[in-house]
Amino acid sequence: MTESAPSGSLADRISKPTSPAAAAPASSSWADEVASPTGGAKEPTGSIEQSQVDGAGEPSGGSGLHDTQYEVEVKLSDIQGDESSPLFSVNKFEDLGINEQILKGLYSMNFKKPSKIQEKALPLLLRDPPTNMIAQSQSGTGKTAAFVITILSRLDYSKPTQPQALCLAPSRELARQIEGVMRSIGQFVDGLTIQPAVPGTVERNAKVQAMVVVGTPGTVMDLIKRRQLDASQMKLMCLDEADNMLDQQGLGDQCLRVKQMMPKTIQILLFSATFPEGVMRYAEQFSPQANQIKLKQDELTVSGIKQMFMDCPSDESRYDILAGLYGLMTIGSSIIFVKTRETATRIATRLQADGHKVVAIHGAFEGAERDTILEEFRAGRAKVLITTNVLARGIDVQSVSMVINYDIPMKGRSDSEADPETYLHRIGRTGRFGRVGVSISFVHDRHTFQALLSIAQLYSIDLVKLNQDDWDETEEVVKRIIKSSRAGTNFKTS
Ligand SMILES: Nc1ncnc2c1ncn2[C@@H]1O[C@H](COP(=O)(O)OP(=O)(O)OP(=O)(O)O)[C@@H](O)[C@H]1O
Repeated sequence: MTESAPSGSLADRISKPTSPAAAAPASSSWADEVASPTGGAKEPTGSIEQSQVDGAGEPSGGSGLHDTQYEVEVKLSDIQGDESSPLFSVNKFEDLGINEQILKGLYSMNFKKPSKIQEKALPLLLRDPPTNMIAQSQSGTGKTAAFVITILSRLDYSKPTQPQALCLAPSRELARQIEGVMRSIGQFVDGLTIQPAVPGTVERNAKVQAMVVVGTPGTVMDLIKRRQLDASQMKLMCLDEADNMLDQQGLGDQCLRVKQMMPKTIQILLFSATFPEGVMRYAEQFSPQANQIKLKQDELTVSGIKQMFMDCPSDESRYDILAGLYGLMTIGSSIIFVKTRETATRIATRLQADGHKVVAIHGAFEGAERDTILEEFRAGRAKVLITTNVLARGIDVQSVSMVINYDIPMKGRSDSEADPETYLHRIGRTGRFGRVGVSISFVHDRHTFQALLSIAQLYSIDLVKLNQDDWDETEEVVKRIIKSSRAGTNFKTS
């Protein structure tokens, strides 16, 4: 990207708030400078915190299962009736060949109709002989239920202690969430046994004696190696967030080793909202002759998420702007993403000292502590969560109405380029299954601004510019969107 964007390109894609009152005033800002041909060429301040970056490894210790969530109800009949929506389907769950007991579970969760990915994938997934699948669908569109229904449909219920299906996820929180979804969808399935396999859940020397194992790759690999988990009769292996699982150095290697310990005939399912090209090639080797459901690059974002960016005058100003947004963040629930554990702790401590109620989760916390904090957040007792990439993927908390990228997601330790996949997954923590949400990405120098522009360009996103010089109007715009997202919703606490 050049410093001066040609007209008709990205600079144009970035739109001002729709309300005339909310239009950002002309000010000397990074966005203005980069977008304007006469813009200055200041060096970015480049505050790169290199240590303790989360999102790659496996957390350790503890256990816990979420069971409550403060929910937002939406009129799904309206949303699922829109043909262009990823939630639209022509079929009913009954038409997809799903067993009665599973259907009962789906209906008790208030799933009335399948989403597009469920409707498209399930007939292929349930067909005999079993065929591999690589499936892509936007964040929050119901991929979990698609593979959970498949797993529940393929089990031999006369062997309750024999591991038959394995589901792997990149974080303990996501693995435990999937386990929870499986227990809910499978609540009427007689004899179903599920065991989590994340650090702290399986005692040393104890055997895993359940039909379905849901875990993180390192723990599962260790359990198989130590012969605590018998993989000899596994029929199905599913990787959620598959691009992340196959791409990352550590996890990719672990997933491959786990696969090599499975029977050759195993059905392999790979699910994610993103499959960058390089990873897709590897995915095709990992899951050979797979049926594929793919999205085009410009179909990846969910229209319900209003994406904005805040033009911060300096690195240091970001904190004050964040603190200023606090009132908006507590209208629903919010997640603030930062790059490092240190930043998460520092901001949390500062916000708390300033009288704000926030919680933080990152890889330095013990597993059990992480479970407890996430549970506080799910239940709505804590409204603002500060975290790293460790929770960027998969976490489903329907009440999240705002996501803040305090740090723009960047690739690698050198922060040299934007990480568009992580951006999509992070903002996808809001706008779940037809709900509306807001994302605000903070830019504070040329480097971060250009990184965000490259993401906007890649996914054809119309980013709305917010300006801290016009604070009242900014608040007005964001509030209006969050409020309108709540207009058709009904918050309830369970
Ligand atoms: N058919 C359905 N009807 C109503 N709600 C559904 C249906 N399928 C899934 N949901 C709900 O939609 C939400 C998002 O589903 P899920 O977590 O599976 O999304 P996902 O596609 O895996 O997203 P991500 O890519 O972020 O992991 C969940 O709260 C789930 O309960």
